[in-house]
Amino acid sequence: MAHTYCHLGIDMGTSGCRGVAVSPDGAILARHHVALENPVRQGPAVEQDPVLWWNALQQVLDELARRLPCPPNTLAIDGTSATLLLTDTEGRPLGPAMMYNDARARPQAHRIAAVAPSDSGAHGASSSLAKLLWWLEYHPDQAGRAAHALHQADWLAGCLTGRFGLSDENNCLKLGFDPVERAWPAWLNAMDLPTHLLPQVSPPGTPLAPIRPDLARQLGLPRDLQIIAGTTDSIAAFLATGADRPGEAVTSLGSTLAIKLLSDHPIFAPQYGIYSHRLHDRWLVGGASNSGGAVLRQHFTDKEMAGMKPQLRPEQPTGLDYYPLPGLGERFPVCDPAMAPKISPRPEDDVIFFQGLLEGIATIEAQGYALLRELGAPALTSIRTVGGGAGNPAWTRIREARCGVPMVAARETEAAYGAALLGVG
Ligand SMILES: Nc1ncnc2c1ncn2[C@@H]1O[C@H](COP(=O)(O)OP(=O)(O)O)[C@@H](O)[C@H]1O
Ligand SMILES: O=C(CO)[C@H](O)[C@H](O)COP(=O)(O)O
Repeated sequence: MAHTYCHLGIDMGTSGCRGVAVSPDGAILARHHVALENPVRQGPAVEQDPVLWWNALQQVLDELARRLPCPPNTLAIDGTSATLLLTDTEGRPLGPAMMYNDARARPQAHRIAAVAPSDSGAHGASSSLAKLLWWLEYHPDQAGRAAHALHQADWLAGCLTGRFGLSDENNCLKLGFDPVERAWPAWLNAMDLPTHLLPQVSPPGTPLAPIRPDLARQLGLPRDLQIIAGTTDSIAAFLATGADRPGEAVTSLGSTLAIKLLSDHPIFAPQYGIYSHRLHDRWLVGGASNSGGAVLRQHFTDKEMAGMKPQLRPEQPTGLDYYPLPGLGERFPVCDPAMAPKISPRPEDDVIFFQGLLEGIATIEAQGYALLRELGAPALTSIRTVGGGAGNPAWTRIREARCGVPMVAARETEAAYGAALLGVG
């Protein structure tokens, strides 16, 4: 069927930038992917040059524009949650971005814990608020030039519109935004924070501004293309799956393991790394573990994993009681920045070791859902899965046995698709 317009969604992920064009009835019209260099890790610091994101985004848009059968009228971006950068008034970065898993801000997390109420999403060393406080403390010479504290998705939307300092309710949760009151809370004043750095916040999908005319020309996009408020990566992935009833959940099995359960009320329990994102008038309750595919890649290549998949024996548990983590520190369902991985003893057989790791990650997922239920979340009815781990059927069976609910096929699994749906309304 011919369409008169479409919607663009961009997912700026950990390992690449994906773009999707979607028709008003949800059909995928075009997609493109550009890989990103890995972030630079030095001890607890994990940084990336935001110019890499901007270049990748332009490449994706340039390619999509060539392939579109009809003009796009909205564009939404999702980005990794709690990846933060500081810019000047013109949106120029004041250094590299601090990535979602940068772990330098532990002392700042203690300062937040002393002031923030337990229902804030800003708890923990990985929150964007902890990173902002860390940055201000370690860059006193630059603090005077800082005009905006922005997440990955906020900054990229600003590059497209030329208007910086705008964000959405989901990205700002971990910067301290109160999604219940829909306002920056008064307790932030006690954090000795220049509050002018905080973005102006809108619900995901709100029109922000049209694309810059020069960029529209350069990229072959319409001048009236509206850039709309985006969201975080795992919320965009949730939207993509089609889950839409309380009790339905989505597990993201990418580099990390994130779980989200649709609920009619929010739950916050920072002692377990549990928080809730507002999505219109409902809530996505859950948390993000540091466990996930990144640990698997420390031991095996994707090719090796693909080769071992048929040899996995989900019905014969290994008995290995692992807690796989890529390094020190866990966020959810145990919130302990010093927690050590447990992946020994390592059996001689690689397939058994691989299965032990998959079982360990599945146990973390099951513990996460059980904890949500204990804290008053709706009973879990089904799980949809997104991310690289979704393509391993033996792992799906292991997870189904541990979580005790059916694993349901997702409508789509790409976060970029979910971001595009924000424009469909
Ligand atoms: N056969 C497999 N079984 C389980 N996990 C896999 C397999 N192949 C790849 N993965 C995992 O998928 C992850 C990549 O998924 P992806 O959704 O692209 O991650 P992200 O966008 O978060 O970087 C890798 O960390 C890898 O360990
Ligand atoms: O490890 C991640 C990188 O972004 C997770 O996807 C993220 O922490 C989940 O966050 P949110 O619930 O805010 O989307």
